Amino acid sequence: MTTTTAPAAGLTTATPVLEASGVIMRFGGLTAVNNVNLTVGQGEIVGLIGPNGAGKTTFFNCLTGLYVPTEGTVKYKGTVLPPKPHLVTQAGIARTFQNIRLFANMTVLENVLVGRFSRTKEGIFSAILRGPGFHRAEAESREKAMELLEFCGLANKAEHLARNLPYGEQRKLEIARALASDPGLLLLDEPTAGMNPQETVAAEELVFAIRDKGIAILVIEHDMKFIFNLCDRTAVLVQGQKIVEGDKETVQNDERVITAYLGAPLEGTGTPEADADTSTTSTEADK
Ligand SMILES: Nc1ncnc2c1ncn2[C@@H]1O[C@H](COP(=O)(O)OP(=O)(O)OP(=O)(O)O)[C@@H](O)[C@H]1O
Repeated sequence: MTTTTAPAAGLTTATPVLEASGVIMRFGGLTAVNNVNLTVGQGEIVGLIGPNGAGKTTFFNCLTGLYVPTEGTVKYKGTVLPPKPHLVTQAGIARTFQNIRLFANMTVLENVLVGRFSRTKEGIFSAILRGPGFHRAEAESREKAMELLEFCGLANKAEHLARNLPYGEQRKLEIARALASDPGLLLLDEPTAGMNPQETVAAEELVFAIRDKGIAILVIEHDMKFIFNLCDRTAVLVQGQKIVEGDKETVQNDERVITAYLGAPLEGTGTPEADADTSTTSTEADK
């Protein structure tokens, strides 16, 4: 993978926020991600769906520097990203995880402050000496963190321990912490897993509000209702390959998607999928 970090010339508003090109991730003999191209534009919410083991989380890990792709490049706003998680965060990409990763014994506010760390200029010496610069930066970080908790509906829980929050609020806290790094792109890995229907609707509203702040979003989710309510565009991964990408109708009506999820296309069962037009669209696999 290329690791150049020099800013790209000619950055325009049409430059995608995220541009993954030819991303391949092999684990020994297994190709978990196979030549995937994906872009996310400014102001877009893009969905990434696929059956279990399709390679969705592995692809996220390639985008965020947790894995170094075997082949391919990942650009953020026209600049190739270095494959190191902290540098990817600094560049402007934040993420949440499928399995919640909070600091369970820290307060809600402290969890968000940790997320703010990549944006504070004060270094280790300033922190040890606790000079005026440190106190100013700390006050600013706390103010920003409280704003984010307010935005995510958690301000009244700021002093609670993270581990004492109900599950749905822990997921919201992960999002607040990710937002603390001031991202231009937020990657959400199964944000509604384990949520009840009311929490899922609240999560949907939160994602729209994040997009309205000008943050682009790429979201993995198994809940199709959530994905199709939310996303401008959805890509489908099957066995590491992107088989189709498009709007709700394009994806829902694609025979290969139905086959991938159900094992075989159904006809006349009364399900929306079964009764849908099964015209095909161009795919990565076709290219
Ligand atoms: N570190 C690893 N080493 C070896 N194989 C891996 C590794 N990470 C993932 N895999 C394999 O890569 C494939 C894709 O896994 P991945 O977790 O990305 O799928 P997924 O689409 O996110 O699945 P799910 O929806 O169940 O979370 C699986 O076969 C998995 O076992």
